Amino acid sequence: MRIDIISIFPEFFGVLDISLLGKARERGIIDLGVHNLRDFTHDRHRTVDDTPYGGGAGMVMKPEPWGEAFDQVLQDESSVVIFPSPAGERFTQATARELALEPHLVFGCGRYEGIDQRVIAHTATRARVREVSLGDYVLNGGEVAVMAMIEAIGRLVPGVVGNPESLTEESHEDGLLEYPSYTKPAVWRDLEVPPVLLSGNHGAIAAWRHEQQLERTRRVRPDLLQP
Ligand SMILES: Nc1ccccc1-c1cnco1
Repeated sequence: MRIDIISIFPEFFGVLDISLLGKARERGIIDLGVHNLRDFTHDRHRTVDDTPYGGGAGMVMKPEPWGEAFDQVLQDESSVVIFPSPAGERFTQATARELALEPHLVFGCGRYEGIDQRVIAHTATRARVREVSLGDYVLNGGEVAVMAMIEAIGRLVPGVVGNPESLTEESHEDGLLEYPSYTKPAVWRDLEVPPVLLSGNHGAIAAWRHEQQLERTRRVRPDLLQP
């Protein structure tokens, strides 16, 4: 998989050189390119935004630099371009699973006031475009959202996580929240590990864990149980 990121804060993504994703890049499983949108401007001030037509507060990102950035990054029609946006479809584990199967993802990091809408429209003529929201809250830009999405997607790319088994028993993988986990010592500050987990009875343990998933989901995220 190749991932390209276009942002006015490319230094934001230095952290992708370490941890799981860093290793995946070293092993050639994921190839990452980070591009500074200002490198696609031609004025002395490297201007990327301007006042909104129709008035209103804040600034809107100009279309020209984005058009030139995508000219460079989009090689063919196989890419998916993801624009993080508070007005986007909700990013879920299902979204992450879908995108983990794609050969080329391009993330366009806009600022809150947004990117000139013609950029989204024009990009859709030469790639699949998805505007995606992490949740109903306001960020100053798309960079933090892209970091979270790349982590959620990257760990699902075959070969990135050592033990694929560990990907199956997680929150949201089966539509339920995950069961509580415990490790040694068996008693800590007078708090005991649930005895069933020490019983060695794998059937009883599996049943207890599923019941814990249902109870936790009912309590914390009843919306996940709606048909
Ligand atoms: N608020 C934002 C501003 C700019 C780019 C993305 C977002 C966003 C994404 N998910 C929630 O918010």
